Amino acid sequence: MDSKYAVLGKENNKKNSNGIKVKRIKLCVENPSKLNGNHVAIQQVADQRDIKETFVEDLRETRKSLPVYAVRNRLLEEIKKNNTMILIGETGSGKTTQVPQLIHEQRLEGSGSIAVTQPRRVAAITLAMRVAAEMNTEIGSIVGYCVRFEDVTSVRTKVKYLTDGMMLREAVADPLLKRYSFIILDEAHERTVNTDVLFGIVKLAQKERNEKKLLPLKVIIMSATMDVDSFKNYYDECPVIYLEGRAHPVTIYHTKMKHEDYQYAALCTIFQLHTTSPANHDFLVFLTGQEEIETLMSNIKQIAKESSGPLIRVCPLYAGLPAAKQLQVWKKTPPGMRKIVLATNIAEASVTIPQIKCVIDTGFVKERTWCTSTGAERLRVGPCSQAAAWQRAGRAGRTARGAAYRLYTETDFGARKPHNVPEIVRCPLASTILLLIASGFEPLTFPLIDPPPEESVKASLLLLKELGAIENEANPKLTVLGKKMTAFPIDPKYAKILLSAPEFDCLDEALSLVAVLSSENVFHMPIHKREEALKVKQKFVSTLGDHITLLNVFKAFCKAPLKKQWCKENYLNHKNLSYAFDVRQQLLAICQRLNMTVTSCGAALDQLLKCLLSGLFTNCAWLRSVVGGARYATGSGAAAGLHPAGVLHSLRPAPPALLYTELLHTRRPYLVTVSVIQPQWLHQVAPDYARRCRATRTCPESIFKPTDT
Ligand SMILES: Nc1ncnc2c1ncn2[C@@H]1O[C@H](COP(=O)(O)OP(=O)(O)OP(=O)(O)O)[C@@H](O)[C@H]1O
Repeated sequence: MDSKYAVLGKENNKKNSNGIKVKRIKLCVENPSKLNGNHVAIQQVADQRDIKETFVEDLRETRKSLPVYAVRNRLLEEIKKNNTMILIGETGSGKTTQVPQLIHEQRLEGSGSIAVTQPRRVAAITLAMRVAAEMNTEIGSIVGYCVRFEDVTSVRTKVKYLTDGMMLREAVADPLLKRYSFIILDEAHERTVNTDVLFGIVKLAQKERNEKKLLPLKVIIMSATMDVDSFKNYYDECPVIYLEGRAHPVTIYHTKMKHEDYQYAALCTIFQLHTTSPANHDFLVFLTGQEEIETLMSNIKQIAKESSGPLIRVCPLYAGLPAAKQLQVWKKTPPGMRKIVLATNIAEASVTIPQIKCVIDTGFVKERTWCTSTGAERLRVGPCSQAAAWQRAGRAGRTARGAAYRLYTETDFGARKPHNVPEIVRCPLASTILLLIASGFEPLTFPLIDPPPEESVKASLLLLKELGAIENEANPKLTVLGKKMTAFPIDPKYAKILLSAPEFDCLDEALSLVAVLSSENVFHMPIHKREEALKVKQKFVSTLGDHITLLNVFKAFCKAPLKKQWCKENYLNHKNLSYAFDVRQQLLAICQRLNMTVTSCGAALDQLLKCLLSGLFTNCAWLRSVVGGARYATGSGAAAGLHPAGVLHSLRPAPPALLYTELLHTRRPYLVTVSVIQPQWLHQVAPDYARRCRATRTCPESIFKPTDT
């Protein structure tokens, strides 16, 4: 460890005490109407008895055993002394749960409050619940959380866990973030676009608040695995505090040989460990997405029927899962039963799932990337960074010693990139740039740790202009439409769809569709009942494509009296449809606040597709060849086929023009969630973009021919 940095604390391998059970406390909200948040979410929290009921004395003992606790006085001195500092400590050492409490116990926040940002909602929610339990208070009072579509805080809240996205939205309303006296930017190593932008916003806010002699703002940047030098440099050589020691050791194992199929390797490892590990050892397996999780889940359930060892409960954990379902992972399993959590990287940082003793790391992650020259967005499955692998391993040593089984060789680990590539250099920036402009910042000169490629900023500005959100890309100003777009916590392309919908008389349908598209896959295709599931799906299928098919599903779901049963019979995912239902309510409330009239286009579904195109005009694809299956070229020049799960995959003849929601790169590039459009619509609904395509020859001339509609 570099000796030029301050080092606090000593190695601490002391076990957490099991303590004596003294007093049972409840964390449910007594009077939700006092809170300024969403009551549905509060109810979901109150339902999680396993999380909210715990033992005060146990918690006190656990706190005392954490490395942060041992050095709390010196740490507080550093916090008082420095306006900005970087805090590095091992995973599980107590940074996220303890630092805000230490600050609050000393009332260092004064009249302001303490914000702790998290890249992921599940972390923000569970951390807030844990800290509320440790402080013996109700969630939503002194300790609260705020994530997209759920605000569980009140005027009394002093310690607020929130996603970086929500913090960014707060910065639109108040760029100086005046309500906070402490902002803790946690999991800095993740380098999400939102956190990267927040680094700049808090830096500027701190400076301006100083100059204007307002309430001072203290900033703490935290992580276990970050690239310290670039942060230190960015924050004007601020002090870096290293916390030594970890709560519990984690033994790392690598495979001796390379595996071709990581899902199969995961399945074998799970059952090897299952037959040899004690029943109270739960497993956490890292996979790349919902489909993989569901496939492995059904395989585990099948094999478990014939396997020896304790009973198994399998719990999925991925971003699209409704909050209440995500929290099921924290539910205690009865004695003699093993919990196996199958998660994406949303469980990689910050979260503690108490009984997890074994982490099985496939070493892969699904990442969104963006080709700046072509504007094509892609989802790509690739190896995770070393920092991510350390974080994953760190989930095993939280409440006792643990082990991490990496399904890749040590040589493979050594060859991986040490840190995550910042999202800002590989992702679309339109959403972020829109929020920056709305907060009064100049996107081209905004101070970022790693500035994105200039062409990426310019491409995003151009997209915002073509969406009608800004005027004058060189000196961007928000339009009235752009201002309205910022009211929606969704991508500007989808906000544009909703805002255009009254013009096409289809806000009713557009709300449903945007809500379903915000959710994960609604179709459930169990491997052993695939044929039957596909047959049932036919009753919803529209030859216009996947979007209308999804709309048919959602409409039928809304009408079904016994929703769970109905979903089961129709091979649909009840969780994802319920999530879409909630999202629709929230989006509808925003539309009502903006005085938008909700009308339906009825059977005139062309209107709805045109409306979709008004936001997703960059997602057109043109038929190029039909030899060996239809091949399309996207407006950005990428070649792709139709995803086999889509309803247009086997449609003959192949439609000449399509609108797609996603370009997915797995083994081959695929267009996902696709609808048939008439080529001329593009020119009608997005004339500027169509002209640009004509100039760059990335669309057929047929789009400029007169239409019959
Ligand atoms: N929900 C929970 N249930 C049980 N124990 C918990 C819970 N949350 C936190 N803990 C305990 O508190 C410890 C510290 O957690 P905390 O999140 O503060 O660590 P951290 O240093 O921020 O870790 P990371 O870098 O992984 O985010 C954990 O190791 C665990 O012992």
